[in-house]
Amino acid sequence: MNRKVMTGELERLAGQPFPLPEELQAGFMSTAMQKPDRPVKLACRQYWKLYGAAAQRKFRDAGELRELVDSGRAVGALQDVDLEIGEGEIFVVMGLSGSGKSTLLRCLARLIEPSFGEVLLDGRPLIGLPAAELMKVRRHEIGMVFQNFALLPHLSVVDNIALPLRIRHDDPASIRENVAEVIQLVGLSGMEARLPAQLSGGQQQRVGLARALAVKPGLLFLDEPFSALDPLIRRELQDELVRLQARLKKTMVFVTHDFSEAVRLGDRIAIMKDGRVRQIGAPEEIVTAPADDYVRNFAAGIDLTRVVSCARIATQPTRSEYAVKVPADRRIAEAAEEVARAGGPVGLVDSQGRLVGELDAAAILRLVSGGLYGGGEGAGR
Ligand SMILES: Nc1ncnc2c1ncn2[C@@H]1O[C@H](COP(=O)(O)OP(=O)(O)OP(=O)(O)O)[C@@H](O)[C@H]1O
Repeated sequence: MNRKVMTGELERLAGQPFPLPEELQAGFMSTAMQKPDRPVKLACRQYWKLYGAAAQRKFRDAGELRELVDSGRAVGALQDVDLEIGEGEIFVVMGLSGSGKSTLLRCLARLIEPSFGEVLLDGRPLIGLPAAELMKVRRHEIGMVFQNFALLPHLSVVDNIALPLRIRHDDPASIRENVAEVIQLVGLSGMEARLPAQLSGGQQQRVGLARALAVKPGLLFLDEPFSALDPLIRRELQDELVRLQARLKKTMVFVTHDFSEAVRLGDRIAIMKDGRVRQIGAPEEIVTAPADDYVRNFAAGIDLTRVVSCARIATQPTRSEYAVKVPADRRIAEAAEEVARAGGPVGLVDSQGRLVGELDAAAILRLVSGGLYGGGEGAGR
């Protein structure tokens, strides 16, 4: 969708023309495949993974793979995926079971061979890299966190975390220092000598996270890391990850089938179905401008006020001065009380303090009651 269409949608929502300033519009730029707003850390192009006997060969072009999938002779676990993941972003891959999330993560991490296509880490192609080189990349530049924690049961917390560092022959002093640092970072101090069986699920996953971070990777792959945990602990670890990320600014590829988790964590989210990426966008973009009904269905069940910004449901200013002003990019949930207390419309201001719109309690109520897709048929689908 281009900017013109997007502005059209705002008009429909607000009931009147509302030309947002450039920098605010940029946040809403809706393309089905939004690009990162920063340098690219990891990218894949024309990425395919087929399963089945007929797929066990080299392919010359993508047409051959398409033909195998279309004729039902192979399962298209990944089909023609193009992605660019930005430096320091949490990039969430989300979709229902069987949509290809794990296959994508495993192909990107080079744990399994894709059938076709290329993957670039810091601009360097990883396909065709000699095995020893690839091993080096995996040991020094990539960290992995798995759903089942993948801890060795007979090793203590310290030894589990130190394992990848020992495998790559780091010197003992730096291992000690490194392990102590990550143990403190993930809040496991005092538990150094425990075995995995003496830890709760949440604590075990903290060990998994610490082990991945100890490698000091530029890139972290997390495959449903919190899915085995109960909801409260899961929430706690989500918050922990956000806290860690604010400090560490790693590039993370995070797989989940839980849309609310995707929205909470993702700088951008890729929504997958049948091995294909249906949409890539920031959480606000995904919920306010879903590319299709499959994506829209995910957005239907979440609390929009925590995702949608004030600017998104604003109308044009009707006066030049407002007693109460609110940053236009603030989430509705964070601004709602102030708007309610104002007793009338509040002014929305951009980062320069310029007036860019108006918001009142009625607009918030409309969002909460009718969702973004209007009332009546199809609402909240
Ligand atoms: N080793 C395999 N052999 C054959 N087919 C496979 C294999 N691994 C995955 N598939 C198929 O590839 C498709 C994508 O699977 P994948 O595990 O990537 O999905 P997913 O989105 O991660 O699912 P889940 O959330 O259930 O883990 C599915 O149709 C699956 O059945």
